[in-house]
Order: sequence, then structure tokens, then C-alpha cells
Amino acid sequence: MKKEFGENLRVEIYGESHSDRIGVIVKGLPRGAEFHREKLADFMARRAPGKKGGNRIADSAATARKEPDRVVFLRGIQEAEAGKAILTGEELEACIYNTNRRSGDYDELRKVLRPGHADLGAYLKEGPEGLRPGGGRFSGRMTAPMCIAGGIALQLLAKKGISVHAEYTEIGGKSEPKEIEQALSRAAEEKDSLGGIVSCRVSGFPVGVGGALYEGLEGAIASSIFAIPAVKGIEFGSGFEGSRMRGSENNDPILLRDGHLITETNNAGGINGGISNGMDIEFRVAFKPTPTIGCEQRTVNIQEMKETVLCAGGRHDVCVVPRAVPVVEAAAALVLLDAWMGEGDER
Ligand SMILES: Cc1cc2nc3c(=O)[nH]c(=O)nc-3n(C[C@H](O)[C@H](O)[C@H](O)COP(=O)(O)O)c2cc1C
Ligand SMILES: C=C(O[C@@H]1CC(C(=O)O)=C[C@@H](OP(=O)(O)O)[C@H]1O)C(=O)O
Repeated sequence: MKKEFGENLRVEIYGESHSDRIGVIVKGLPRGAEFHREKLADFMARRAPGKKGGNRIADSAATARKEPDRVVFLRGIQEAEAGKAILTGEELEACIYNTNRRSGDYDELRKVLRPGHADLGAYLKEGPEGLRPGGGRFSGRMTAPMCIAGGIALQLLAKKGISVHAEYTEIGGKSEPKEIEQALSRAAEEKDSLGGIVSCRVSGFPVGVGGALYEGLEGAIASSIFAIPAVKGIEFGSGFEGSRMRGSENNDPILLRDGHLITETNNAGGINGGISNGMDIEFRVAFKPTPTIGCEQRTVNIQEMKETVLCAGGRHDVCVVPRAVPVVEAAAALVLLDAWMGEGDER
């Protein structure tokens, strides 16, 4: 099992939700490339926990834990003019201090496993030590350092004309904002939670990146996306719906336009044979409902080894999906930059 992600760009995330700080080390970033500190801060703010007062849906879904998520660079950059930073080519390390921990919320959870969270897996693997306050390394909080590395990768890709855009297209099975808002407030009142779908589109990615079998781009993207806690599915292009179509409907007709091969439709989601084909790369990510909920759930007290009922307290997202949108962009940007660097930058 890997602690680092990537082949050419290697990303390691450290810390825990309730440790002093969490951070990221990135090896292999191109020397001399620049990024904007302010743009990175804006990107971090899209994911950061705590109500922001700007968006009713995002606010009603978010945990009450407030963290400014200010990025502190420890090595790997030089400050330049106009809020820019230049990558020095050595390992980059950046961290965020955890300022709003409330570890007492997790006292009971050291002996009672939360259904749906990482507790069962962590306990079976590591015993009681695996049950860390705040969910330890399993927490959604660990996506903040992922967003530092991914936010920089997004800026580097943008300079090459590659854009990565995600949005939520469903929450609790609803797609209309009014219905989503109602579903979220009902779930919150009932001390329950919701899941949803984040759709992502990558435009401008070069053709010919990826390969057969284990070199496939879909597998690489899926591997990065599954590092995000609460992800339970990913589909590319027509995805599961495509399995219900005929070949004649699902195949994308190939056309010649100005000497370029393009496809009329994009059921393949921009990838054929694991290789990018120049069409937009399109995929959708399924997030499960937030596991920690206040309503009654059956579980086991592992100190007494007895079945019991848990009504979990603490501060939790009613739905992780709005805050996971930039995380999907970050995870996608990291794997795409990594894959592209592997093919040589100058195609
Ligand atoms: C941005 C984000 C925020 C999250 N917030 C919470 C939360 O407040 N409470 C919770 O129980 N789970 C939350 N999760 C999900 C859990 O971290 C996740 O379900 C858990 O670690 C188990 O991993 P698994 O669902 O991938 O099996 C969040 C996930 C993300 C990506
Ligand atoms: C802090 C964040 O989200 C946390 C993710 C999370 C979990 O179990 O995943 C549980 C909660 O942690 P705590 O109980 O410490 O408030 C969330 O607030 C964050 O995303 O930055």
C-alpha cells in the first residue's frame, strides 16, 4: 500500500485531523514554474470548513469546524513580485496549522465504532490505536493538503491551456437547487446526511497520453480520485448508462475536421484504450452520505464487546459534496500533470 502518489510528480500527505498541523511534500515539480499565492488561497477557501455566508446550499451542508486553512510554505518556493511564487525544483513542502480541534467530541468514539466511517477498517487493522480523534488520517480534513498540491498543479496546467472544472450535479438524488436545499435541511433536521455526484470536465488535454492495461489514464485518474474519503464510484463518459446502450448508440463516430481526428459524440469521455483522444475528459464521481450522523445506528462497543446503539455528536458536514468539488479538481489536476510529465512536456 502506497503512502505516496504519482510516478513523475510524487505527492505525500502527512499529519492528522487533530494533530498540530497537516501538510504535503511534492517531489518533481518543474523548476522555474510560477504560481499565484492569492489564486491558491482562493482555491483553498472553496474547500475550507465552516460556513462562509455566500452560498445557502454550501453553508447548510458544511461542518461547523472553522479553519482558515492558510498555507505556510516551508521549502521549495521563492517569493517573486506581484504575489507570485517560483518553484525552485527542490522538494516542495507546505503545511496548514489545525486551529479548531475539539478532540473531546471523539471520547466516546474510542470505544464505539461509527458505522460508515473508517473506524471499522482502522480498528480491524490497527486495533484501538487506529481510532484517532477526528478520524486521524482518514478525515476529509486531509484533502486540504491535497488541495495545496492540486491547486498548484491546476495553475501549471492552466498555463498549458488545460482547464479542469468540477461541479456538483446531484445531492441526495436531486439536481434542482431548490430541491437540494430542501433535502439538505430535512436531512439536517432528522440528524441524517446526504451524498451526491460531482461531475468533472478536463478541456485542452493533449492527445496520446496514457496506454494499454496498467498504463491507462482512466485507471490513473480513478486511483487519484479514490484517495478522496467518501468516494465510492467513478464513471467515464457514458459510464454505467453506456452499458445499457447498443454499440451503435454508444460508439462515438470519428470525423475529420481541418485535418484533425475528432469524435461526433463523447461517450468515451475523452479516453480510448486508456489514451487521451483530444476530446474533453469527462467523469463523474459518486460520494456517499456523510457517515457520522446524530440519528440512532446499530454498532458495537469494542471495550465491552457488546452490540449497542450510537447517536454520534460533534461537528460534521450534512453532505460533503459541495466542499469536495475543488478536491475532485485537485485530485484530477495532480494525476493529469503527472501523466503528462511522463509523456514528455513538449508534444
Ligand atoms: C471534504 C470532506 C469532508 C468530510 N466531512 C466529513 C464529516 O464531517 N463527517 C464524517 O463523518 N465524514 C466526513 N467525510 C467523509 C469521511 O472522511 C469518510 O467517509 C471516512 O474517512 C471513511 O472513508 P470512506 O468513506 O472512503 O470509506 C468527509 C469527506 C470529505 C472529502
Ligand atoms: C475539518 C474538516 O472536516 C472534518 C472532516 C471529518 C471527517 O470525519 O472526515 C469530520 C469533521 O472533523 P471534526 O470533528 O474535527 O470537526 C469535519 O469537520 C475539513 O474538511 O477541513
